[in-house]
Amino acid sequence: MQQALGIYGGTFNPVHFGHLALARALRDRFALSEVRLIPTGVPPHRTPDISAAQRLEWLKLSLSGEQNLVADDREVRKGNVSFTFDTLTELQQEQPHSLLVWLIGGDSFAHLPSWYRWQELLEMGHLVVANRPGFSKLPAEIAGEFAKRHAEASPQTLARGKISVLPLPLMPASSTLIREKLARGEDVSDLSPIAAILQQSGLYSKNT
Ligand SMILES: Nc1ncnc2c1ncn2[C@@H]1O[C@H](COP(=O)(O)OP(=O)(O)OP(=O)(O)O)[C@@H](O)[C@H]1O
Ligand SMILES: O=C(O)c1ccc[n+]([C@@H]2O[C@H](COP(=O)([O-])O)[C@@H](O)[C@H]2O)c1
Repeated sequence: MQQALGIYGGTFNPVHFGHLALARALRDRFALSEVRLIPTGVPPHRTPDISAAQRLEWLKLSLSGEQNLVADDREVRKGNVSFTFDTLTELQQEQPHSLLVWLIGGDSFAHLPSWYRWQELLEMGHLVVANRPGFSKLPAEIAGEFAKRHAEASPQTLARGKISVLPLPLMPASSTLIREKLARGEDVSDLSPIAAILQQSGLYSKNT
């Protein structure tokens, strides 16, 4: 079987149980020996008010004890806008014999046409999409790509240019929900592995 590397980029502001469940499912469904979780330094489409270094540190803490899920700090170190095209290009150069298996949520997938060099991105590896509200209302150009490229989610179907859906139930966890709850002073221990740290930090409370 071909060597393959799992890639999961996100803002992780902050990391939540949905992120971890997706990374584990990507690893297990495709029998990947490694999944890199890559926090954005400066994300292309938003400006988080929590530093990249802080988001990375929380992600690392959340991954301790996880098998083969590794935090990758390349975008944080860059300090400028991180395009997925550049990150995948770099990883492919580092691992020329690996197939890149990259994961995004259904909401990101629906917005893919706004991404830098998005059509080329689809040719750079095997894209895996996690169901999320938004996935059911794909714009025509994305629905067309999906129909053309769709493959079952299994180690045997992994191939450059294909798109698979990760067979998981919808997971309501989101960083937005955590930020909103923390701003209201509510408990987030059912949403994030670092709930206590988040609550103690006061970083998302209304007065900061
Ligand atoms: N619960 C989830 N189900 C499916 N995909 C998810 C889920 N949470 C995050 N993702 C996907 O993971 C990637 C990184 O997500 P991100 O770090 O931005 O978290 P988020 O919960 O979407 O944050 P926010 O609420 O601030 O938008 C994105 O492609 C997003 O679509
Ligand atoms: O490359 C792009 O143009 C691009 C545009 C939007 C988002 N992304 C990447 O998609 C991932 C999820 O982004 P976000 O904003 O939903 O956390 C993260 O790794 C971003 O760098 C990438």
